[in-house]
Amino acid sequence: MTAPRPPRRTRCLTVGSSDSSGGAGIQGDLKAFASVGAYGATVLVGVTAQSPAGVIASAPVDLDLVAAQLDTVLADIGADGVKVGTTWSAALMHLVADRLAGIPAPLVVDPVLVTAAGSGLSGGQDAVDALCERLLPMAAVTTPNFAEARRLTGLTDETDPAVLAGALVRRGARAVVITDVPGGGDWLFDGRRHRAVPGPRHATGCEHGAGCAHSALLTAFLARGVPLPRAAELAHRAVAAGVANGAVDIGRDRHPVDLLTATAADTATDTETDTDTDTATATGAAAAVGAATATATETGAATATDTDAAAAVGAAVVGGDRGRPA
Ligand SMILES: Nc1ncnc2c1ncn2[C@@H]1O[C@H](COP(=O)(O)OP(=O)(O)OP(=O)(O)O)[C@@H](O)[C@H]1O
Ligand SMILES: Cc1ncc(COP(=O)(O)O)c(N)n1
Repeated sequence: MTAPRPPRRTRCLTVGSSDSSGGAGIQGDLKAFASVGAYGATVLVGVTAQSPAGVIASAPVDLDLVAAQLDTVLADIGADGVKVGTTWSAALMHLVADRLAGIPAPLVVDPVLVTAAGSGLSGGQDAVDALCERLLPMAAVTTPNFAEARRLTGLTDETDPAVLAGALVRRGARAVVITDVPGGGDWLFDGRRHRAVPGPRHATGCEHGAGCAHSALLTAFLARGVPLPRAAELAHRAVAAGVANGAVDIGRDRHPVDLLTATAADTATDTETDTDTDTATATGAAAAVGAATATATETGAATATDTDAAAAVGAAVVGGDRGRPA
């Protein structure tokens, strides 16, 4: 008699760049994947010297080496969800689009043109054009911040996220989440319906890596078959909680988001200070999902927090293979 196979964990691949400070880029993505119990693989397309205060130096990885990483990881490990972060150059966009074409996994494209500290990380207009022409039409969703949405659309003075999201869909995106819109929260347009993803802003200075964490979580949730509106809500809540409970002891003036060390005590404090039970719930959800996956049990662990978000994410974890889109 053969032993039953354990449920396979969700495999997420991030195509992005190294952040020497560890809070954003591929390092941040790996932590975000880990926070919900997903396995993370990486294709490194560039290296940066940076701290939460900004990027000091950067260089892309040779395209042949990028291609070899993609081929090797996809052939052996595979991916249930893929995230593409830092854009760098048109040549890189074309290579990544060619290699990812037709893979049966949702793709999330996070166009990192402007980091949380305001540093530029992309090539010129040809990289933006390649991104729009090649990657956005392949992506289940793209996640620019407000400034990036303006740059991608050329609507540099636009203040209405619905107008920017509509323009991005006309530029080729299938769905858009514009992050951190004026007034707080995100804006989702799935090509048919606009909706706000509301949430309070936290003034902790812990936003370094927030965008990376958000798109990585979105990737993990979509990989597990969570519908986009719910995935966008859960990703925002978890990252907002990671900003509220960020690593204030790391970095001089600006600090990294922290999705991994929020505890029940942290979330209780969060609830008291912000009366934001949703935010607290999201952190509980991430912890519950991690526990559920680590112990390979069914929803029992996830019900530890017994909340709506935990149940939704927990169910997505244990139902990972069953819930994944074809
Ligand atoms: N101060 C804050 N308080 C609460 N939530 C925040 C805060 N700052 C960002 N967020 C949330 O974090 C997520 C990432 O948003 P943000 O716009 O900061 O990403 P970014 O780092 O600028 O993006 P990108 O990776 O595309 O460059 C969003 O869900 C956003 O609403
Ligand atoms: C290598 C790398 N990739 C992406 C970001 C974006 O960071 P944020 O999520 O803070 O916008 C970054 N700062 N560094």
